[in-house]
Amino acid sequence: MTDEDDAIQLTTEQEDALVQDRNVAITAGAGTGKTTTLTERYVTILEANPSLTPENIVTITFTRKAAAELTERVRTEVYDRLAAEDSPDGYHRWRDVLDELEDGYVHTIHAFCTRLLRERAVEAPVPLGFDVLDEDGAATLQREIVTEFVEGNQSDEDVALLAQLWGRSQLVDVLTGLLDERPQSEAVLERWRDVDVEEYVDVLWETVCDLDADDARETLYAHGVLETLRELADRPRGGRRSGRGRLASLSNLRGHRDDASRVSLGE
Ligand SMILES: Nc1ncnc2c1ncn2[C@@H]1O[C@H](COP(=O)(O)OP(=O)(O)OP(=O)(O)O)[C@@H](O)[C@H]1O
Repeated sequence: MTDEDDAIQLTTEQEDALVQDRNVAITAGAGTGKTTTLTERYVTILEANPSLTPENIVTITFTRKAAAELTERVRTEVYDRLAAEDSPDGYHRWRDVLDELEDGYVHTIHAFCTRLLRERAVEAPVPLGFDVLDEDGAATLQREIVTEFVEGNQSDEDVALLAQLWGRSQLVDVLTGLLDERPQSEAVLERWRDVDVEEYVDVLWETVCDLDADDARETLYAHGVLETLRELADRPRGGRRSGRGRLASLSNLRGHRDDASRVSLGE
């Protein structure tokens, strides 16, 4: 079998993705040829632009494994071109590409940013000996920061209220979780910031509350839970109500919650 027999015949869609004059997004299932297409696109760019080298092409992947795989596939393609090349100029061109491939910018986003900051160490606004946090290190640091915040703000009314409600350690867990999922947390905050209690409760009925809706509604209206919620929500913006008062309201709510669960159990 010859190399030519081995060569992959790209599909029409893959060929379309090699177009050079615009950006292309390829969306396809696992194992359907995305890396193959990206490899071809990479080599086609080099082929069409003799002045470019691998250091002029930035390729970002999600994982280090994907970056290594792509570099290897490009290397194989370049070897094939080198082997098929008759002209000395062409041979030197692909030889140079091969030599520079190791210095190419095929990286994960973390590795790319790290390299950029190191290569621009003088201009970069980071200490020279900086390091990149791995996931575990980042999680530990986030928790430390949240713990420090909670401890440093124990006298804040909101912090005191939540710590009393959940316990300090669970509050740290919750805040760390929110910080970790920041875009979603901010979206939730945005969604609920100015919503009144009735709307919030309605959504709970529909999406969260597992209780029998009629029983729960009866509990809500009969036992003054709504009033308590309203009271909590209506705290004045400037002169805030004392933490103790709000805690008292929440304790009321807890009592009502117990009533509600009794209702749902038919007691
Ligand atoms: N047009 C084609 N004809 C024949 N085989 C192909 C073609 N395109 C890709 N392949 C082969 O299909 C297999 C999967 O291709 P590739 O690794 O590029 O897929 P992928 O979409 O990147 O996969 P993954 O989602 O796992 O990253 C490889 O063995 C590749 O050689």
